[in-house]
Amino acid sequence: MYDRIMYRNNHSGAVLRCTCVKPCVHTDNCFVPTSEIIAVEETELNKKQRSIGKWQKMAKPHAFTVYYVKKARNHRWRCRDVTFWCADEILCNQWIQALKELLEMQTCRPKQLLVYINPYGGKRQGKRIYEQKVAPLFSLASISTDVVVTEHANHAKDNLFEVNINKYDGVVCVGGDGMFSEVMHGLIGRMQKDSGIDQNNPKAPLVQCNIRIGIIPAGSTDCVCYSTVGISDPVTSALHIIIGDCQPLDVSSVHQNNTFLKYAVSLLGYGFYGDVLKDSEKKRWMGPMRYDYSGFKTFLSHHYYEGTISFQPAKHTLGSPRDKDSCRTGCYICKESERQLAEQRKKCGFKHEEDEEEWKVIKGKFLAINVVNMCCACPRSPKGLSPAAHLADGSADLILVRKCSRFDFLRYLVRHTNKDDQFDFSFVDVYRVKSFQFTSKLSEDNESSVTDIGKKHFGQFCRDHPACCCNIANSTWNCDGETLDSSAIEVRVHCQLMKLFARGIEENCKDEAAYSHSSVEQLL
Ligand SMILES: Nc1ncnc2c1ncn2[C@@H]1O[C@H](COP(=O)(O)OP(=O)(O)OP(=O)(O)O)[C@@H](O)[C@H]1O
Ligand SMILES: CCCCCCCCCCCCC/C=C/[C@@H](O)[C@H](CO)NC(C)=O
Ligand SMILES: [Ca+2]
Repeated sequence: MYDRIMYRNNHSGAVLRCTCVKPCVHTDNCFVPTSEIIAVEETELNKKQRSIGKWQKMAKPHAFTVYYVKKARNHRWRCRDVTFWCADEILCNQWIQALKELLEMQTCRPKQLLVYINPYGGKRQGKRIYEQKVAPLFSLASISTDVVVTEHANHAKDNLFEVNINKYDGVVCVGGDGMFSEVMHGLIGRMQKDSGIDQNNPKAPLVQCNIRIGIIPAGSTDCVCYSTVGISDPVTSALHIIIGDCQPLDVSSVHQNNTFLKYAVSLLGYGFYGDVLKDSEKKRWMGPMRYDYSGFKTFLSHHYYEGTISFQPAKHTLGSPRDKDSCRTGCYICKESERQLAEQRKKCGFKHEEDEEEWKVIKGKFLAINVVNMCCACPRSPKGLSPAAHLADGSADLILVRKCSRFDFLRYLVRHTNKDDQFDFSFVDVYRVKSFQFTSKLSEDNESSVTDIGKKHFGQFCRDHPACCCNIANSTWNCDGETLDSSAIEVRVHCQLMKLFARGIEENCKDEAAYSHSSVEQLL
């Protein structure tokens, strides 16, 4: 170590630099931004360590170990360590002290977390994943935790209304999209309750939730984690939490007749994805495979649904769903929406601004109606259902898949999994929207002629087309992986209503990985 370790400030913050003449633990030359140091610890040297190499010559060598984030391929992060040796105890302690002070200055890092583990999500590995992969990292980073292993559905949500929430710097959920949704409902609901906001009012300006949520993926799809981190990997997510990343997120509220139903951050899907979810819920015992089984079954059934869609286009946002560029870390489109949001708050505070913007109306027969607040990427669909959707631009992409042949629908589905344009079909339309309403034909008919006795039994079969695939029953909404049985809903996107311990998907991950494998230098 001696003179070979130094830190300096550059444009990307303070940097720890080790330039050992002989290779230190991993590299010849490495730079670690302090924002990516996980912990610094004094190292107890054992006899064996003392008797190797040049340290033999030292009467009593001293050492400290720096644990840092190592970025690998495909957005995967790992914790690595490097040990610095020194003959001078005072110098060694000064280094430890200086580095610890630098870490203290990282005020965005959480110190106290509330953790909810769903032991039944995905392959039922939540508890093991947390205990073996995540808890040791939290403890290394000196993060204190209160851990709740849930005993039933809604345990986490209900608990969040009771706990002393101000005690925590963040809430972590270990599970899948459903578990995340539960924690999000708890936090947003608690925030509105504490601020006296009535969630049942669809026009109420909701209060932003500043307590960040961290997602440790242990579910079946893990779409929210994948779309905000770029990978579904518990260690990577734990490291994003430790270093205190922050990613704002749009949230849609779903209402029916002035009654609050749900919030959604990823997919709100009617028709195909609703039917897949409804069927898959009966097959939970199959684990993540249930989606493949139910997906195939639903594909074969080829049901379409009639209804009326109305929406307000999102004119405020700079992007379009057909853009070639995707939302990435530091996205300028999301930043612009953040700026507009701040300006609007300055102008009208938290009061609701009357929105006179036009509504567009579309009636038709649809195989799928998908409203996505984010790209909805997941391991099954690496680009997601709307690759150019933004995490925090205050809009959602409305994707309408009209009635088409089975073969065409299969072509559309296959494009979820490859690089081809999913919207380049005559039967698929996509709009960027800020609010949206849907009423199924069946509920329109029921409402317009509730007294028509003949129609009361209309739900039994389709008289006009006995052999067709038109489903005269309603579909179900798939709301972030939770079923929602409502045939008439209104949806509003709330720009950046909540925050995650994430940073969005990083650009040029491959280049970075290639660079980090360079023998000349490692950027960590
Ligand atoms: N202890 C529990 N027992 C039963 N259900 C629970 C428990 N804890 C949470 N849940 C519920 O389990 C549901 C599904 O959990 P989770 O999202 O973690 O897994 P998944 O459905 O397999 O994954 P994904 O949502 O990614 O497809 C959630 O809606 C949550 O409310
Ligand atoms: C024959 C080819 C079929 C390809 C099918 C691709 C399937 C891609 C699945 C993408 C789903 C992404 C949306 C995420 C939704 C989640 O909210 C939800 C709960 O985890 N998951 C599902 C599957 O509904
Ligand atoms: Ca969005």
